[in-house]
Amino acid sequence: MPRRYFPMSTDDQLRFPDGFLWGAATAAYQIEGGADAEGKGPSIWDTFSHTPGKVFHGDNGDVACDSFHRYGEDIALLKRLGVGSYRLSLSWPRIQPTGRGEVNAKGLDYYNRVIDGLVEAGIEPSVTLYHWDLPQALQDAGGWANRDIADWFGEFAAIAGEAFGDRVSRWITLNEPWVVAHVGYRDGRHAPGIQDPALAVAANHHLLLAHGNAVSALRASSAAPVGITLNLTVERPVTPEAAAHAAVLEARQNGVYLDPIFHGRYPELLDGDASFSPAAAGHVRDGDFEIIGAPLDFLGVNFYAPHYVGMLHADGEPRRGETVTGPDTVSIQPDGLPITAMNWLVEPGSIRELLTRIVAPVTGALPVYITENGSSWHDYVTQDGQVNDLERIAYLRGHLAAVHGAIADGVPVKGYFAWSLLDNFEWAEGYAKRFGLVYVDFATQERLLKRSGEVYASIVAANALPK
Ligand SMILES: CO[C@H](O)c1c[n+]2c([nH]1)[C@H](O)[C@@H](O)[C@H](O)[C@H]2CO
Repeated sequence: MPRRYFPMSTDDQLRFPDGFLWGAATAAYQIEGGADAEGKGPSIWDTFSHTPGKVFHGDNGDVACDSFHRYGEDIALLKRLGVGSYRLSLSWPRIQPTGRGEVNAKGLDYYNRVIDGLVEAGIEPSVTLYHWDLPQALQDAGGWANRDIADWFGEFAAIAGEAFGDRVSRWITLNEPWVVAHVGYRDGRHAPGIQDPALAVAANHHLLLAHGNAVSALRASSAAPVGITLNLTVERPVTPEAAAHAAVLEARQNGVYLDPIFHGRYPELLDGDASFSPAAAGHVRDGDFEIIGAPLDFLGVNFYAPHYVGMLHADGEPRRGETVTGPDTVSIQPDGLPITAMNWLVEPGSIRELLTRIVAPVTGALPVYITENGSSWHDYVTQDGQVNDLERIAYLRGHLAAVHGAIADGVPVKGYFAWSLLDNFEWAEGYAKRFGLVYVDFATQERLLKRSGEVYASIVAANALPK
């Protein structure tokens, strides 16, 4: 990887390249509320969150951060952070209540208000077409396990491109298709709550077809750059014996998206494995890889934490800090590494490893954006009205320093979106897990900039990280 030179750092700070894009991210179902407002149809997360036992504490997104009404407050907070871009997502059922055909004009009106507000504030709208809230009517027709969804999603992308393409600065077709397929259809922890590996593998492929159709539809209706956001994993084997298992785990999460998009095939390591490879499961038809491999303008990467993988002891009993993950493997929480409120490891160097070892060899000179990175902690408001989230500040600083290192290694990282602007609905965890730079009191909907938000704003303003 050629070393890139630019005055990377002075004595007291790590400076990011001129024009580096600083942002913050959210997603429709996690912040909007207005679950049935103004013609919006139900999504699978409306259904799932109202199904007893699926979401912690019985929480749901009926109101969330009430951004359907309070988006102006959110834009004001983005201005206070000084970010250049806001990554938001569109609620498909707010725009097409049944996911096909009829368009809800009031749904378009809402996103026009948000996008116009951002443009007026000098903040670039980075728009994710799909961030998990599938119209329930489409799930009733098989959802992502039905190959027809690739056409339904292409139709939705064309509607969005026509409606907003003149003001959107960049498009992301899908957020984390791996989670959609494997958490929604394989282990069932997310909507639609299905536990069927065969449907998960089918969904894996149909999401990619849908992505390819959306790229074409956006190219026809908008001049803005187009990419996809993948949640890529860094698997660290703790013994040589575990290395082969780590490679398979990376193929099952990274390869099943990177390889089709950039190499026109599924991972050879998964050949013959019909429970993870759509090729082995017979889903690939002539012409599919031409659709899937539509050239992109950037790759979005979401990353939070590495995984350590080891071998299960001969007695079959996991040791302290080990969780059984397969017939002979365990995931390990190494001693000495901090863990967040989500029980995720804090190991900043892993994002540099992700970018240099996993991303750059595939994407080469293609621009890369960190479209999500952040951490959850047990935040609280002090008596003097502060949220002194020092752990989040440490996480942020550590990971930005590692991203800076990856750029110095030659990886063309062009921007960073903090997850998240707001505390919000954290899927199956409900409102129990807070990721925001802004604290949300869900009882009053008051927003309060956390200390981490103030620190992020100073980093953005300086385009540099104090050492
Ligand atoms: C395991 O991390 C995943 O990449 C991931 C983490 N996160 C995500 N994906 C989603 O894109 C967000 O909607 C979540 O709110 C956020 C925090 O959980």
